[in-house]
Amino acid sequence: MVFNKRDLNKAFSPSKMKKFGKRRSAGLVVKPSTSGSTSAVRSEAAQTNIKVIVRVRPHNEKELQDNFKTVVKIIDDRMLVFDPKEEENPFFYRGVVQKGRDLLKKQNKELQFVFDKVFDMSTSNLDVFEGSTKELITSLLDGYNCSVFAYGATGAGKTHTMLGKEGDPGITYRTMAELFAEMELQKDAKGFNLGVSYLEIYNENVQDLLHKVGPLHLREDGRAGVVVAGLKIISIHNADELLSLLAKGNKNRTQHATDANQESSRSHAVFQVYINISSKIDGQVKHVKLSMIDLAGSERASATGCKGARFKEGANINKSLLALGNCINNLADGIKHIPYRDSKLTRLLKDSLGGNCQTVMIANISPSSASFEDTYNTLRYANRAKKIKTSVKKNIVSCQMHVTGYIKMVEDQKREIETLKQKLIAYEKGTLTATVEKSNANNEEQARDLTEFSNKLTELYNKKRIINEKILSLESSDKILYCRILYKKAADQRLHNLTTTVEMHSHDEQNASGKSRVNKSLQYFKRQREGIKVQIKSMWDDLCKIEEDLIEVILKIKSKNLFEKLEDKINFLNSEVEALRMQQQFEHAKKISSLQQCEMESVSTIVKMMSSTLQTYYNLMRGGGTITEKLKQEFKHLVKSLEGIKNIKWSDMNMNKQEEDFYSTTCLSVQDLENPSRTKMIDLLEIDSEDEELRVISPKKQLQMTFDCTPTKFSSPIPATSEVLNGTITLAADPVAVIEDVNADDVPAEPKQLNSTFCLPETKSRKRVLSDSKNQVNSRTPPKVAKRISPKNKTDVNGTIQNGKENNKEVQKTTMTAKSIAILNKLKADRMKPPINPPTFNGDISEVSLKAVRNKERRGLTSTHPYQKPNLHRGTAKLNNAGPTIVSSAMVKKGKTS
Ligand SMILES: Nc1ncnc2c1ncn2[C@@H]1O[C@H](COP(=O)(O)OP(=O)(O)OP(=O)(O)O)[C@@H](O)[C@H]1O
Repeated sequence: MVFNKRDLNKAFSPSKMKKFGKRRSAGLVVKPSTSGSTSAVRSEAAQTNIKVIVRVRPHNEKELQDNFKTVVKIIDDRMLVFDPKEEENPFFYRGVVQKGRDLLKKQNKELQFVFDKVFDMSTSNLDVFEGSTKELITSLLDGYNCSVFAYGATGAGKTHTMLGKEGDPGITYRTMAELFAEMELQKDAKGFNLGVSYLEIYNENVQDLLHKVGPLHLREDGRAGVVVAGLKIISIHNADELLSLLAKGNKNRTQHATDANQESSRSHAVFQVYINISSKIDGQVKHVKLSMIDLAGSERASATGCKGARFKEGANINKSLLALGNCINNLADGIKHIPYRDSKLTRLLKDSLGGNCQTVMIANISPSSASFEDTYNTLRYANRAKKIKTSVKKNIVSCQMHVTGYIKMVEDQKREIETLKQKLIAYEKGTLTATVEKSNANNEEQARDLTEFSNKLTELYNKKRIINEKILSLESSDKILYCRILYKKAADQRLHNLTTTVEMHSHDEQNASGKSRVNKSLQYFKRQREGIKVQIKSMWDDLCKIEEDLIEVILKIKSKNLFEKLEDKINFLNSEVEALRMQQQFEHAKKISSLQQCEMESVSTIVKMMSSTLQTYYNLMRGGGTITEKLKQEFKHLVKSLEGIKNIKWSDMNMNKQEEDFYSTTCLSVQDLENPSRTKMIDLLEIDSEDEELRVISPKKQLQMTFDCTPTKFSSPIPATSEVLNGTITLAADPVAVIEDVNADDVPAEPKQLNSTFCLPETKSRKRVLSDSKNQVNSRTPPKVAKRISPKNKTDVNGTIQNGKENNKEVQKTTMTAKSIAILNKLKADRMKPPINPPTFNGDISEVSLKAVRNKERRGLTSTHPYQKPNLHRGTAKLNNAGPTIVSSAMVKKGKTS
């Protein structure tokens, strides 16, 4: 059956298009298309129109020679006008321009066509590739089948477009080159397996162009669709291999020269690419197919000039093209029945046209008026084809299709998951173990550090405590020796005073021997003191070294952020050292007190004996009549003094310089032990062998230093405030007055100097204790009730009564008795006893304790006043009160006697 042009025109007649126009869009969701066509979407598969591209080839030589007109006018890249109107030359008749057209001339069709793309004559194959098939690569690798076929009359440029020529490859090669490039980019995520086949349909026979084996048969496969049985699929790996394959296939392709084309393709060539895509991420497998078809040209028998076999070829070509036209018409019109089986070409292109495929149709046309009819038909054909919709979906292989593959994939994934799990567990274990180990190591290291630092602290503080104890013990011995020197010198002074005015040879000798003994004792004491101070210096160096080590350890502790954990321990150890110092201080005070007691008793006995002797001498002189009036007056004055002149010293009175010196040189330097420094110790231990007893080391300051036991770094059980210092003890006697009376040789001692000076505790109702010589001689407690002296009417040293207002300017200070001090020290000692918990250093508690002691004294519950003791003698009152007392320098002011 031979199809002629009329048949083709009938197949693409516009009337048919109208007839089925309404059925097209039935059941579809239609939306506007940018190409002037429409697209519809279904849930399971997207519908898309065939993409129609028109390429106009340039005029060939023949067309140029014959000066054929151009019947195609390109408006833009999407629109062209077929057979456009020409500029009409004015038609003149007898010199007059005639209206209307030239009736002798055929009227122009001026048909406007809009396509997805229009390429003009100057377009290269590369441009066509980029505007047509390049975008198919993405869809293809996404799993969509794709088809490209070139349609057109013979010699219109189909083969040129699809295969190209040497140096200017067609879109087949370019598409494949792009495909390989894209596969290379995606090879990390996907695996590709690619094969190609190349066949031709010649005279309704399917031939394998790559493997000449004879005609092949088409088979319908429910799963794969139409397949060519026996078609050889060749695997290629790059576009260059493709070129050689195409060259080989084209050699085998049936080509004959016709009047229209010297190398006219007499068959439909179908180049197909099969790609298996397997995702390396989810294991998904896709089978896709790209078909690139170079159709044989529709031809007019007259134009080709073919006869015989060529004519038969033409007839078959037209038959298949007619079948293709019919399929396209039906597809475009939405008719359900598509006559694919009318030709092998349509059977083979079934997928590409109406199936699951993205299709591009390239309509090649000649611009020449010589191919007017062919171009017109091709344009109408293309215009119809652009209305065809295809339903595209991804060609993902189902489980049923490749169960074994999936099983293998599942097995592989299981193994991989298991491996990963093992790795994860190992990693987590390793990490956790590492973390735990690290944490344990840190804890262990910290615990080790803590233990090490704790032990070191204990060791250093033990050493510090021992050295403190030794130093304080040595210092105590030194102070006692110093006191004994003072008393020896006082005895020497007394002896000197007694013998200077008495002429008695035997006494001189005795005096001389007494002086000698005193000097020997003094020398002995001094040597002992020097030995002690050498020992103290040595100890002091050790203490400084320990203190430096302690500072270093504490800095290390702080650098390792362990100070908070060891702070309690450090406080406790410090409090232990502090307690030891206070204990030592207390012991020392007791020793000093005992020494003073002995001295007072000795002086008391001397005074008693002197009184008796004086009375005897007075009576003898009086009886013998040798007594002078002056002596009488002196004796009377002395008696009067003993009877009536009282020395009272208030506790808030200032201490004189000698008193201060005594206190400062008989008390322990505990403060120096807190912050030992070599220079300080050298200063303090500097011995003036000649007049060391006169050495004054800033008395008030020294007192503060001596009795301010407040550690610099830690709180003290008794805060070193003025209140606490007020509660400390004062030596109420003035022994230095005896020693330091440098003018005693020349000036007789004033009676008031001989009288006792008492130190009384401060109370609201101050008690004035009288120094009654009679009572003192009888060793009795003064029978008289002390006369109240208002603070407002206190007397000064001259016996004048001071105005209370003036006294108000002086800060009232509290002086405690020795008993109070003992209680206080006991309280402190008791507080320091519990070693389990570090002592709570609360100044308020100490203050409460002090107040309690004071109140007790005020209520008379304590009878600790030194002058209430029965064995105290009035005449020795000065030394009687030289017991261990702690005094605040701030509160001790210049002594005021009355
Ligand atoms: N765009 C173009 N640019 C330059 N030359 C072209 C172009 N298109 C076609 N030609 C030339 O026109 C001639 C015919 O082209 P081609 O063989 O591709 O036509 P065809 O459509 O394949 O014909 P047939 O159907 O008979 O095989 C060839 O010599 C080709 O080089």
